[in-house]
Amino acid sequence: QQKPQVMILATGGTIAGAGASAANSATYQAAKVPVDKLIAGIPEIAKLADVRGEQVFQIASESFTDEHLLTLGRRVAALAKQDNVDAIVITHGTDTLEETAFFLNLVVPTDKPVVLVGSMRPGTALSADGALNLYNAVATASDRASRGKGVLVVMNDEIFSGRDVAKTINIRTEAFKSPWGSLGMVVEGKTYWFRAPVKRHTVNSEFNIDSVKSLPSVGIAYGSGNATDVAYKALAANGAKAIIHAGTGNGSVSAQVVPALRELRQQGVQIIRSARVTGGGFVLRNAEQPDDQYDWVVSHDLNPQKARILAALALTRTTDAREIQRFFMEY
Ligand SMILES: NC(=O)C[C@H](N)C(=O)O
Repeated sequence: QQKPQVMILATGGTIAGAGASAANSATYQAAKVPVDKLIAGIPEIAKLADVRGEQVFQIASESFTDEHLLTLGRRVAALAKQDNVDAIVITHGTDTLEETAFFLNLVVPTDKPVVLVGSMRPGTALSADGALNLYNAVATASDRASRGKGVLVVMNDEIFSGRDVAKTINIRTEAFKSPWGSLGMVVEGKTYWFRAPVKRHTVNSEFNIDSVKSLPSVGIAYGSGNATDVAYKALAANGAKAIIHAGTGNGSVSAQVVPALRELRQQGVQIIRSARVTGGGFVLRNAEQPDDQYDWVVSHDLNPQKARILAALALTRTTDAREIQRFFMEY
């Protein structure tokens, strides 16, 4: 029986990192090791799939820009159209992995598995997690049951939806969580599924990378005690078409900030209330603030950085806040 043909697109991150000694699990340089060397270090992968590597970028993921997202999205979409590619694995830094995963989940119209993977320790460290994570990602990508579930993230033996997974701690190998749980597990090269996403994605998405030429500027400003409106005004003055309010609690907005946000909305800037809570927000429309009256949007359960991705894509289609709200409820 023919093995699945899996393309591994490498973008850098700690999974391609290298430290000075085996004791350096947290002090190292990301984005050092080329993809062919990563693959060569895991000969067991050849039993799962015929893999080919391609170095798309070699960067730490905190340096990802919208241009990187568009370039990667176009490459993934082009590969997904090829008959000789059954699935795509993307190695990625963990810092913004959740943003890239959500972006691809929205813009790549394919049923084929697309799986993102990273690591918390560089490959040079004792108990490095990258090799097993990459092996598990190829196993998940090779599984026919992974088709049609949207873009997936495999970390620490768990399979997550790229839509709602997030990095929740910056030091443990158990770093990624979704407020709604993982979709399944991957153990010894075999997947075990428990649930599937119900939100719109990939083939059912209204967004398509082929029609996204560029992304508008969307800024994020953080809510806290003693808040001021300085950051919001500065973002708008620098061309932000939408501002994600990483709000306290249920996306609440301090009384000192509300007037500026109302004013910015009147000038055409979209105001999107999200939540800075780390366990996963759940921002309700018209709770805490009268969104209908102010013509604001809520990000619902999407964290601020995921809300930035969806807001930017939404703005390529509409400037109507109600239509943007529909996107936030459906995706
Ligand atoms: N663990 C990691 O991958 C962190 C690294 N700073 C990155 O995102 O590229």
